[in-house]
Amino acid sequence: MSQSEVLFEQASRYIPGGVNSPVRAFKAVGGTPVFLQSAKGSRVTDVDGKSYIDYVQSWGPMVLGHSHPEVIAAVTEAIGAGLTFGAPTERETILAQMVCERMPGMDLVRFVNSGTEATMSAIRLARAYTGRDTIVKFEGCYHGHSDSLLIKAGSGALTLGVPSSPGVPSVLAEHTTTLNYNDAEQVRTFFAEHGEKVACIIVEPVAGNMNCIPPQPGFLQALRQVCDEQGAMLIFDEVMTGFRVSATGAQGYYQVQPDLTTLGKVIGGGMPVGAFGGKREIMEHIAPKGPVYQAGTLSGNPVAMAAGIATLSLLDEADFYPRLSEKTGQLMSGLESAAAEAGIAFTTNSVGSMFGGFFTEEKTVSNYQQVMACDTERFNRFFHGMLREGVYLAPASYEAGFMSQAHTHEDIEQTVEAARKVFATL
Ligand SMILES: Cc1ncc(COP(=O)(O)O)c(C=O)c1O
Ligand SMILES: N[C@H](C=O)CCC(=O)O
Repeated sequence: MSQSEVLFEQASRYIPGGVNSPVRAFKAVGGTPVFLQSAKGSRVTDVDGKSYIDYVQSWGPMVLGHSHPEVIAAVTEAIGAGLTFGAPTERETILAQMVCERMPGMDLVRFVNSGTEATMSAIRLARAYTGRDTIVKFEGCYHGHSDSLLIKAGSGALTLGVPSSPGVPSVLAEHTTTLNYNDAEQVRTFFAEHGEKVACIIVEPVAGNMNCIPPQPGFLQALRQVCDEQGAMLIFDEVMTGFRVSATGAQGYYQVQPDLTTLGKVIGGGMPVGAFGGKREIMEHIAPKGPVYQAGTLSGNPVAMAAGIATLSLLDEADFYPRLSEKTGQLMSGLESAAAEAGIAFTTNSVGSMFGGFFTEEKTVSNYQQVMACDTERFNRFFHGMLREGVYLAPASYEAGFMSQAHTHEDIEQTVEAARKVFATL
C-alpha cells in the first residue's frame, strides 16, 4: 500500500469520506486521493515523496505559486505577534484599502473566512436592500454551500450528482431561480415576467465550477442591463476570478461593474479569507452601520490579512498578468497540439490564468449542456495518466485549472510532453 492509501484508510475512520471537502476524494476519477505533505512554487510533493507539477493550486488561491518567500515571511511575522485578537487591527484596513482601490465596483469591503460566507452574506444584503426574496443563479455555477445557493450547483456538488443538495428546505429553494449560463435571451424573458420580484442575480463572471466557461460577448452586459431596469442587484462572485483573471478582477477585465462583489481564494494568499463588498450606499446597510446582521469570531484574522497583503502587493508588478496569460496560452496550445497528434478530440478554454480542457468534438464550449456532454470517462483516464507522469490536475472534469507565476516554461513543456504520452494511450 502507498502511504496515501494508508492515510486515506485512517482518515475515512474519522472523517466522512476521508476528506474535509468532497471534491478532494477522487470519487469522480476513481482511486485514492494523493495525500500531500509540502508545496513549493509550481510543485506539490506527496507523502510517498513523489513531486507533481500542480495545476490545482489549492483550487485557485496560489496565484504566486506555493510558499512564496515574501508571503511566508509576512505570515511568520504576524504569527509572532499573536494569532487572533477578536478586535480591529491595522492590517484589516490595509488589505481593505488594497482591495477597494483595485476592484472597480468596491467602495467598502467586509472580510469573512470563506467564499461561502461571502456569497451568503452578499445575498442577505441584496435581499434586505431590495426588500425582495428571489435570487437568480446559473446552472453549473457554484457559490459555496449555503442553502439558497446549493441549487443546480457546480463543482463537487455536480461531480457527486447532488447539484441540488438534500437538506435545503423547499421554502428556501423556491426562492432560487436557476437559468442557463450564457443565455442572455432567457434572462431577458425571465426578467420581463418576474423582474420586479428579483433581489439579485449572482453569477461567476467566468464560470470555473463547470470546468472553465468564459462569458459570451454581451452576456454580462445583459445581466447589468436587466438588473438596472428592474432594480435588482448584480452580484459578481469573484471568489475564483478576483485577482486571478486580472488585477481588477473579471469586472475590470470585461468592463462591467456589479453592485456587489464576493472575493476569496487569492485575497487570502492561501489562508482562509473571503470578502464581500460593493457600492458604499449598499454596504452601509451592514451592521453595525446598518441593520443587516453579519459577523465572525475570526473575521479579519491578522495572520490571514498578512498573507493577503503580501500577496496583493506582489501582484502589482507591471507585467504580472500578461506573463501569466502567456504561460496559460502556451499550455493550452501545447495540449491542443498534443491531442491533435494523437487524434483525440479536445478543446480548451482559458481566461487569464484560469483554464479548462474538454474531451469533445465541439470546437467551442460555452454552456453547461456542452460541458455535460463531454467524455468524462476519457477525462478520468487522462487524469490518472497525467498523475502517473507527475502532473497534478483537478480530480474532476468540472473544475477549472490554474496557472501560477511560479510555473516555468520548462514546467509547461514537461506537462505537454506528459500529455503527449497520455493522449497516445486514450
Ligand atoms: C466562484 C466560487 N464561489 C464561492 C466559492 C466558495 O468558497 P469557499 O470554498 O471558500 O467557501 C467557491 C469555491 O469553493 C467558488 O469557486
Ligand atoms: N471548485 C471548488 C471551489 O472553487 C473546489 C474547492 C472545494 O470545494 O473544495
